[in-house]
Amino acid sequence: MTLEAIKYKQGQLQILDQLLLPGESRYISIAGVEDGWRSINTMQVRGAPAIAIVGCLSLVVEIYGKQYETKEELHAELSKHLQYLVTSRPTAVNLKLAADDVLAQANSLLDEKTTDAETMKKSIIESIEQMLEKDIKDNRAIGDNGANVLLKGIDRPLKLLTHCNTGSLATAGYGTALGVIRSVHERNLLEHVYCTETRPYNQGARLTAYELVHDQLPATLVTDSMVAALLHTRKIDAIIVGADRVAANGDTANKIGTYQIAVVAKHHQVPFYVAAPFTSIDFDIEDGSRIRIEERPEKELTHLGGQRIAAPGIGCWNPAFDVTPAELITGIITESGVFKPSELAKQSKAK
Ligand SMILES: CSC[C@@H](O)[C@@H](O)C(=O)COP(=O)(O)O
Repeated sequence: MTLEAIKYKQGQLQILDQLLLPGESRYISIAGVEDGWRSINTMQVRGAPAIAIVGCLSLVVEIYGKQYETKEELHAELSKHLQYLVTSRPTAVNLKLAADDVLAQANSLLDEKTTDAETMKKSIIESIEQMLEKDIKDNRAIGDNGANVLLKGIDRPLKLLTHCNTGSLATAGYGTALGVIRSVHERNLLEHVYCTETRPYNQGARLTAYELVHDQLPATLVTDSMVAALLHTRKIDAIIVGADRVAANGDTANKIGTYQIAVVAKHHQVPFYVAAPFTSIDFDIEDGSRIRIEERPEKELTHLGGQRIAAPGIGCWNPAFDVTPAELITGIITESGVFKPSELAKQSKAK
């Protein structure tokens, strides 16, 4: 059985409620953009590529059964819904870039004399539906490219470390950083993978651990505070994480804690890779200082499973992401190849 976070067929969308995992596997229906926005904002679905896909598919659900008299009417509705959807979570760039693409397509269809409203609607729906397949294809390519670079010149199984959840639950399937780990395992060259708990939201303990157990990969869970000790004592070959937004210079926003892992990796001379599709790269921003970091409710820190664990009265700071400077990143593994951060900007022109 493959793990499927997003189920879509002909205008019907269901997502696996990730707030309930690993205790319960329950799918919920997304009836339109309101549901799409809420499921992203409350993190029933999370992970940069999955957020983009669910956001856009919720737009498909919204317009699927409706009839539009004019292309202008459809265009106005698309534009209103897209503007709303991109406010659901600010840091990951994938939904914003996907919304820009949908709007660009709508703009050009609006200008085409021969296209009517129904044909315009069908074209938009078809393009969005293709996102699911494309994401899986990109993840497979990232997996292959990543396995090739990690295994270059090494003829023994690898010990790897990852952070947060970047697998089937965070994407349309297979995963980015976890896709690389899956790909190494498929080549029978994974000795062991360590995943961090990923406080405070525990995507590692709840979701990555769930995927690793599901796929029967040799794996061990560690707390975030164990990373330095792990690198010091267990000879980790490489660290691979995902990305929510990569700036043109390679600075990378990813789950909080990524930056400190990169610092520790440098101290221990362990290669530190980011695995991300081009849909996570924001060539419009020069560096990471311009990335808006989402701050989430205090309750994610003070409570666990509805139970208060922090002393009442204490103040909290809860940024959901941090930015790892490009100089700490060995390479960025994409569907088109592996690039040094300094080589990334050139790829913008190649795309
Ligand atoms: C392929 S997922 C890449 C990133 O989105 C992932 O590493 C991450 O930081 C997810 O954060 P989340 O807050 O769970 O949406």
